[in-house]
Amino acid sequence: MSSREVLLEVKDVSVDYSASNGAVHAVDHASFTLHRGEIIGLAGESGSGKSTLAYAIARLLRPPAMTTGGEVLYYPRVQQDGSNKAFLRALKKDKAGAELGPVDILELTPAQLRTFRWNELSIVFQSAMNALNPVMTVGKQIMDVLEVHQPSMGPDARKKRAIELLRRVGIAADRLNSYPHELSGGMRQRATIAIALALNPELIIMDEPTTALDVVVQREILDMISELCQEFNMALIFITHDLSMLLELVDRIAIMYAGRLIEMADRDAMFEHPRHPYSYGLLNSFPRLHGPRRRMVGIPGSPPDLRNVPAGCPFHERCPLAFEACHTVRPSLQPAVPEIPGQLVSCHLYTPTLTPDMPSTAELAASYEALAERSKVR
Ligand SMILES: Nc1ncnc2c1ncn2[C@@H]1O[C@H](COP(=O)(O)OP(=O)(O)OP(=O)(O)O)[C@@H](O)[C@H]1O
Repeated sequence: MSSREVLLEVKDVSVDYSASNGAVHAVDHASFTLHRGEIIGLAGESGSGKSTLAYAIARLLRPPAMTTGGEVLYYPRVQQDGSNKAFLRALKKDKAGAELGPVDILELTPAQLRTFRWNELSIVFQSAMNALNPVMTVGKQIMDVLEVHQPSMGPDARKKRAIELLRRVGIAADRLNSYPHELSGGMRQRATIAIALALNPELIIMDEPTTALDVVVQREILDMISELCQEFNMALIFITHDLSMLLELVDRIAIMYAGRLIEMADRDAMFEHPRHPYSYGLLNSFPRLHGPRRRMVGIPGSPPDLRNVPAGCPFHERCPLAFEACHTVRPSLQPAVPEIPGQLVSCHLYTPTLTPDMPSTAELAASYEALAERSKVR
C-alpha cells in the first residue's frame, strides 16, 4: 500500500542521445512524483523513452546519452536495520539529529552513487534472467552482492539471507547451489528479483521484467512482485508497453509519447476515463478480459522522429481530434478540467480557454472509429 510520503520527485528531466545527424530528444521535460511503497506503471509504444527516463533516474545512462536538464530528488530515511548507513554516511547525513532532506540523484558523486545503488534503488533489466552469471550458482550471486554492499555481514548471515530471499521469491532453499541453466526461465527471473531485493531497497525499477515468459508464469511473477512491494513497503517503477500487465499490479499509470509524459492517473481512472486521445488509443489497442466487448481500432500512423519533433503537441499528426492550437502550442501536463483527482493530462482538449466542450470517453471512441472508417475508405 502506498503512503503519501514522497520518495522521489522527478522534475523536468530531459535526455538527448547525440548522433551525427542531430540529437535524439529521447526524454523531454519529464516530471512526476513517486510515494513510498507506490507502484507506478510507465507505459507507451516502443521508443517513447520509458527506459531512457528510468535509467536517467538511476544514473545508469552512458554516452551518447546525456541528461541535459532537470532534477531527481530522492528522500532518504534512516533504515531501522542499519542497511543504508553507508549511504547516509556518504551523504554526510549520519550525525544524530541530522536534517535528512532530499538529495538530487543527478548530483551524487561516484562514491555516493555506489552506496545509493542496491541499498536504496535496484534495477531488474530487460531480459535480466539471461544476465545471471552462467558459471556461478544463484546462491553465490546473491551472497556476492551482500558481501560487496554489506561488508559487515558475515558468511553465515549472508547464506541465511540468500536462502531467505530465494524462499521469498518462491525458490526452495535446495536451489541455492543450482546454476542458472538448471532453472526454468521463470525461476531465473525470480532469482534476479531476489538479487535486486538483497539489500532491501526503497525503490525498484523493473524494465519489461516478464516479456520473455509465457503468460501463466508472467501472471505468477506479477502476483509475487505485488506481494513483495506490499510486504517491504517498496516503491516500484514498472516499465511495459503491454497495458494489460498494469491492470492489477499498479497504483498509478504514466503514459509516455515521443519522450514526453502525456498523461498520469490512478489506475482505475486511466482505464475508465483516459483523457488524452493517445492514452485512449493505446488502451484500446489491446484486448481486455473484463468489461464490455469493444472494437479494437489501434492508432494509425507512427511516432515522430525524435530528432525533429513537430511543433505543438507531438501527437497532433496522429490525433483524431487535433485542432489549430495543437499544431502550434505545446501543451503541458496539468489537471484536466473537469478534474479527476490525481489525473494530469497534456492535451489542449482539456484547457477550457481553448476548448469549451471537453470530449467524453465515448466521444474519444467515436473519433477513433471515424478515423478507422476514413482510412478504410482511402
Ligand atoms: N544509443 C542510442 N543512440 C541514439 N538513439 C537512441 C539510443 N538508445 C535509444 N535511442 C532512442 O531513444 C528513444 C527512446 O528509447 P527508449 O529505449 O528509452 O524507449 P522505450 O520506450 O523504452 O522503448 P522500448 O519499449 O522499445 O524499450 C528511441 O527513439 C530510441 O531510438
